[in-house]
Amino acid sequence: MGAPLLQLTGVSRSYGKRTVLHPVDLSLDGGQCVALLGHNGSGKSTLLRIAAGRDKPTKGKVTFDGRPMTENDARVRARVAVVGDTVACYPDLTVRQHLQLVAVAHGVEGADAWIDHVLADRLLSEHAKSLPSGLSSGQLQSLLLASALVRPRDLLLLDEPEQRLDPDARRRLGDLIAAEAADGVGVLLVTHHAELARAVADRVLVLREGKLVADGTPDEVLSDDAADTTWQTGVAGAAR
Ligand SMILES: Nc1ncnc2c1ncn2[C@@H]1O[C@H](COP(=O)(O)OP(=O)(O)OP(=O)(O)O)[C@@H](O)[C@H]1O
Repeated sequence: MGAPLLQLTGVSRSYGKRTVLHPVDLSLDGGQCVALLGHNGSGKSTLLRIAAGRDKPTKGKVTFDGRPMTENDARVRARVAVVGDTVACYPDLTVRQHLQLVAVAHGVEGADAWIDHVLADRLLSEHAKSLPSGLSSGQLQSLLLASALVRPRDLLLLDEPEQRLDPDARRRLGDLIAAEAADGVGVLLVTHHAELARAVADRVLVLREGKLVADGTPDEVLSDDAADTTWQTGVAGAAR
């Protein structure tokens, strides 16, 4: 067997004397979705940024397809798509132009047809000519997701992609993540939404104050009640 698509080994992160992420091991294969849950400030985004090569762990190592993960590596930039937790757009580019920019930068052939498809998929067709200032917050979030979909990817890192989405859009996000995994893409999903994690994840990890307190299947970590918050206290079956 080859190396996992993404592997974190003994990864921790401290700021000065304060440790915000205690040593974590995580491995993710293509076609697999791992969801990461936890309270505000529990270290989820820190872990995701490190997984993306955007931040360096204080200790431990991260590999992508068996080689060190660094954001500047051309191979990483070509194969790893990241949707962060903040909206970052060019105020003077339309929705379509944003997607064209990403597609051209990644050498996508037949980009216009593919962009039409992604626009329709994310319910943005009507807004193709809109500037970011003319979009709702949910539509802006859809644009961020669309920007990841118009480019090639083997690994998709999502930081609270359900933010600002209504229940219907959230369901379609779940369908999208499931389709990505079915296509062989590895997905690391940081989320506050246990229901979304249950719908799409093969494995669920829970962080509390920077420590991994649960790691198991959705059935092991999450209760049947979608609104249940058992994962927040880490008392479910797979709790550590
Ligand atoms: N640049 C930084 N300097 C110092 N502390 C930081 C820095 N970035 C993050 N932290 C701290 O690290 C901890 C973990 O933050 P992180 O953003 O990973 O949490 P999170 O689980 O993603 O939270 P949320 O659910 O609110 O997005 C927090 O206590 C935060 O204050």
